Amino acid sequence: KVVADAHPELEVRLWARRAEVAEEINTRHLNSKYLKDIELPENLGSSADVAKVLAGADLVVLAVPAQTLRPQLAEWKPLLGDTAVVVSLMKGLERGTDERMSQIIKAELGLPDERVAVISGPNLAMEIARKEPTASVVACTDLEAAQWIANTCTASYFRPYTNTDVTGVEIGGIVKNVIALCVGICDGKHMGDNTKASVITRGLAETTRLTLALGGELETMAGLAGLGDLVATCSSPLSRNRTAGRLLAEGLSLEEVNQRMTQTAEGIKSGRAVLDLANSLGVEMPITESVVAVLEGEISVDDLAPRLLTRELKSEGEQDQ
Ligand SMILES: NC(=O)c1ccc[n+]([C@@H]2O[C@H](COP(=O)([O-])OP(=O)(O)OC[C@H]3O[C@@H](n4cnc5c(N)ncnc54)[C@H](O)[C@@H]3O)[C@@H](O)[C@H]2O)c1
Ligand SMILES: O=P(O)(O)OC[C@H](O)CO
Repeated sequence: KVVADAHPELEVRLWARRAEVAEEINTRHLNSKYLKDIELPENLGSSADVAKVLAGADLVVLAVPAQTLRPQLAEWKPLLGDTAVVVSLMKGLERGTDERMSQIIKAELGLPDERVAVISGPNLAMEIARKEPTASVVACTDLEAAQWIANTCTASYFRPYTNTDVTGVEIGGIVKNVIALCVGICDGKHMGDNTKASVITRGLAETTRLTLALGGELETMAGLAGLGDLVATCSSPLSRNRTAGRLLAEGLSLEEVNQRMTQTAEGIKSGRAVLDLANSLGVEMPITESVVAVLEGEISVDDLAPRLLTRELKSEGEQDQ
C-alpha cells in the first residue's frame, strides 16, 4: 500500500492466499478482514496466483509469519526475476537455526547481499494503513540499494531512513516483540508506568548487547528500528505481542492466547530462538530468559517480577552482562 500510494504510476501486486481476498482488493479496493474499511489505492492489484504476482517484479516485499518463510521460499525461487530485490518486513528469528529472515532469504534464494534488504521501525500496520505519519529504516549492506528502496517507498505519510546495519535493524525488530510480551504481562498485572519504562529500558540494554555481539551497531539501537520500534510496540494497544502478554497475565494459557490471536505475535515463537542465540554467544538477556520461562511453563507470570528484581546488582553501563 505504501509503495502504491507513493507511486500511482507503478503497478503494485499483492499475493493473497485466498482468492476471495484478491477479488475484494481488485473489485472493491478493500481488504476487510485485515484492514477494515481502509480504501486501497487503485494501482494495488491482487492475485492468489503467486506466479502472476511475481512476474516481472523489480521489488519483492515479504511479510509472512517468520516460522513459515523458509518452506515458502523454495516455492517462490523459480518465479523470481534475475535482478529482483527482496525486502523483508518480518520481525522473527527462526526456531532451530536461530537465523534472521535476511539470512534465510539469502541462503534459500541464493541472492547476493545487495539484493536483500530489511524494512523495520515503529510501523504498526493499521496506523500506516490509515496514513498516520511514520518513519522507518531501510537497511541493506549496499547503501545504493537501500537508497533506491527508500525512494520507492517514500510516501506523504511514510519517511524511510537508510542504514547499512542489517543485523542491528533486524535484531531490534525481533527482540522488541519479546520485550513487549513482558510489558504486556506487567500491564495485565496492573503494574504502573515505572515498571513498564524499566522493562523497556533494560530491554533495550539486552537487545543492544545481542546486537553488538552479532556485529551490529550501537547507533542502530538508538534509532527507529531499535528504540523507536520498542516504544511503539510496548506502548500501543494495537500491539499483538503486548496483547498476548496481557492475556497471559490475565490467566489464559499459552494455547488459549494462541487461539485468541488472529494475527501472528512473533515474540511467542521467536523468544526461544533469541535466547538460544544469546546463550550461544554468551550474552545475558534476563528479560528474554524470564519471558521464555513463562512461555515454556517453567515459571508463572507471578514469578516474573521477583525473578528479575532479585538478580545480582550491577552497573547500568555494563554491556557484557
Ligand atoms: N502487522 C504489523 O503491524 C507489522 C508491522 C511490521 C512488521 N510486521 C511483521 O510482518 C510479519 C507478518 O506479520 P502480519 O501482521 O502480516 O502477520 P499475519 O499473521 O497477519 O500474517 C501475514 C500473512 O501471512 C499469511 N500466512 C499465514 N501463514 C502462512 C503460511 N504458512 N505461509 C504463507 N503465508 C502465511 C497470512 O495469510 C497473512 O496474509 C511478521 O514477521 C511481523 O512481525 C508486522
Ligand atoms: O506491535 P506488534 O506486537 O503487533 O508487532 C508488529 C510489528 O512488529 C510492529 O512494528
